[in-house]
Amino acid sequence: MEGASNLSFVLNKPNDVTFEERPVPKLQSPHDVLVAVNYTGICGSDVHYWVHGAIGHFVVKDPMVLGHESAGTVVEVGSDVTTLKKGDRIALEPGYPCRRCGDCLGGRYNLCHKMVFAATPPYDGTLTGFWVAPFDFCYKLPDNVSLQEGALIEPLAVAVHIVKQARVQPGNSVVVMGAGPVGLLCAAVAKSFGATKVVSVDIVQSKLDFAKGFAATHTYMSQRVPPEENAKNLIAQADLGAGADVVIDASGAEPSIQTSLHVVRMGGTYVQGGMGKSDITFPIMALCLKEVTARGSFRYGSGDYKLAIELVAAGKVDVKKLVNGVVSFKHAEEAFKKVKEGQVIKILIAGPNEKLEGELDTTVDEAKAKANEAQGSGGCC
Ligand SMILES: NC(=O)c1ccc[n+]([C@@H]2O[C@H](COP(=O)([O-])OP(=O)(O)OC[C@H]3O[C@@H](n4cnc5c(N)ncnc54)[C@H](O)[C@@H]3O)[C@@H](O)[C@H]2O)c1
Ligand SMILES: OC[C@H](O)C(O)[C@@H](O)CO
Repeated sequence: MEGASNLSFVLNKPNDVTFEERPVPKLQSPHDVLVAVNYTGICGSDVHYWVHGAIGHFVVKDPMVLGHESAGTVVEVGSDVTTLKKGDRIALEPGYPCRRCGDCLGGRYNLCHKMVFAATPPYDGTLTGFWVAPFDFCYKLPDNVSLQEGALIEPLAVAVHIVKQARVQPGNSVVVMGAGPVGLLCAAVAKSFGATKVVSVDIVQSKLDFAKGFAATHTYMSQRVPPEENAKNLIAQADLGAGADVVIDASGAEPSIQTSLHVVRMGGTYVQGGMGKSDITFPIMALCLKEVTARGSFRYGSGDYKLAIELVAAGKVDVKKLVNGVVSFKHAEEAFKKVKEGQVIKILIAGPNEKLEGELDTTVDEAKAKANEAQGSGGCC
């Protein structure tokens, strides 16, 4: 890797980021591959660490490289790697479980208590030049899936896991609270699972306009009224009869969670995908009297990345529509600011060795202008 940059985007403490040239990492095992990172998306959790320095009990105590939504190109393979070769384009799954505990062996490796997850302190993330990963957490992209789409596989895998937790069946009605990237992708995955009615709910009209052109069959602007009244209005507006078969929260907002339990039908399913306040007032009586099945959903597990890639390759989920622009590595902080201000759905940051050309070499302000343009034609939020 002589001459290649391993420039990394480092969070030192809240609101203090720097670029740092770090040594190119070395393979740790014969099963590892070295990946040149091509594109990385910004997740709400990256922005949260940048602004607050912590999410729950994960606290940034030492400088940490941000980023975990990445795709890259294999540049070196360990001696026991048989399924990947130099030059392969891959989506990077960014969390590595121990593979030995009860949860790993039971098929729920996302719950492994020894998980090493990129950009979750104390572990560095993927906004860097090169990344070492076990080969079985690198997913080769089909020829018809681009590296930029590859960077969207991570949030899509989050949505796949949420929709699997919801056990969405053909013909179901599904309400998705929140039309940020995760909610939009949940709506698209639910539709691909056969849901015939998919209602996107948000408090921002432009997000609902985008949702309607993306996957939602119906949208609803959540109201500042008591949750039961909000639910009644939602059910009426989306013609949900006795309520929705499935309600997914992808907002983390307390009023949305409260409304959800009044929107779900008797015997229906509720999934908590959003992460907001740790403790809220929860309509426990509705849960009990309706015999609602409630499940949590955390990251992704067995088969989720594979299915996410298949959905993109098959044209079932058009993740490209979520991308407002691509910026070069030097614009990373600017890109974070725009995500924080809610001006974009997804912005991709090119790796430090990536040569952007022509229209792809978009600065954040250009990306924003494109987003506004698209908004006029219903193409963006
Ligand atoms: N479970 C997981 O493993 C996992 C993984 C990634 C992200 N998340 C969480 O999923 C949620 C969505 O992620 P995102 O990246 O799309 O975030 P986001 O902030 O872009 O989207 C949240 C959306 O919810 C909307 N919203 C706020 N209050 C609302 C209300 N009362 N009713 C309806 N909508 C409301 C916002 O306007 C926004 O569009 C976040 O809470 C995030 O932390 C969970
Ligand atoms: O997509 C993965 C999520 O962003 C992470 O789990 C984060 O929210 C907590 O570390």
